[in-house]
Amino acid sequence: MAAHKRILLKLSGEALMGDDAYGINRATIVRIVREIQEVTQLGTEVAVVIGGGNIFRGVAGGSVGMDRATADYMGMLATVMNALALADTMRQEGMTARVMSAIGIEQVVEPYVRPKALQYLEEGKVVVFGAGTGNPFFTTDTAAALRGAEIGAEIMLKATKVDGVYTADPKKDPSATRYTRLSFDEAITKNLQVLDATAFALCRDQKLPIRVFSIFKPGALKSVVMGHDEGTLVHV
Ligand SMILES: Nc1ncnc2c1ncn2[C@@H]1O[C@H](COP(=O)(O)OP(=O)(O)OP(=O)(O)O)[C@@H](O)[C@H]1O
Ligand SMILES: O=c1ccn([C@@H]2O[C@H](COP(=O)(O)O)[C@@H](O)[C@H]2O)c(=O)[nH]1
Repeated sequence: MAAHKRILLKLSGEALMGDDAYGINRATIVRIVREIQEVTQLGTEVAVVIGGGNIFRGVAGGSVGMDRATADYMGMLATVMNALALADTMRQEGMTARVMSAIGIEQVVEPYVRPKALQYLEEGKVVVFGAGTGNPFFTTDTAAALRGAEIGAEIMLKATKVDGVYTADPKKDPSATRYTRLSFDEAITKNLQVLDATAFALCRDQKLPIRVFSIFKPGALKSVVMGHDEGTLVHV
């Protein structure tokens, strides 16, 4: 029995690489899609915001002298590529998905229109939001907070490369310890960078809880949707 009627799933772009150095690993994306399918079979409505770190990050372009806004638009286009790959894999697995883009590229995907997204969700279709917020200088974590609030998701699930929120980045500090739960204020004050501060602040203001968990742990997504105490809960 699912604990949540509607969720916003933020999927790490980098997680799609699997063991590859770049891009989309076929076996990995199929595994992730099957996990999402299991959740839809519980009756939960699923919207996805996909990152782009497996292809391009604006900050990388900025660091080699590119105009940052231009680099960010490239990053947003990278997320559209991931969204298309995800929706196509869903189609191959027998699911119905719709991609909506925050930037206008109508020959490729339909634009984000909130009532249409709500209609798709009510029809049981998975909605994949591409192009982040549509604005440079933001991230797909903030897009996930924004879309999650807009569609009335009960929770934002951040499926990422680590299994929760730690006292410091566990990839840099092996002595860091994992929180089971913590408040938004604590996450912001301690500058915990598992999500950016804008995303934390928006979720706090909209009272949208976030659960951070590992996308690499098989069955973790279903466990979270069933209300089990997986990863870290960030709450008001
Ligand atoms: N306090 C912390 N607790 C947990 N992870 C942290 C913390 N501080 C930094 N991190 C890092 O944040 C990363 C997750 O965020 P990141 O924005 O890099 O990825 P993502 O949004 O999941 O993916 P992508 O940007 O590829 O779509 C983790 O891999 C982890 O190394
Ligand atoms: O609202 C947004 C969302 C994303 N970007 C750019 O895209 C890349 C990839 O997104 P990640 O969140 O890092 O996975 C990001 O680095 C930005 O360059 C954006 O500009 N606006």
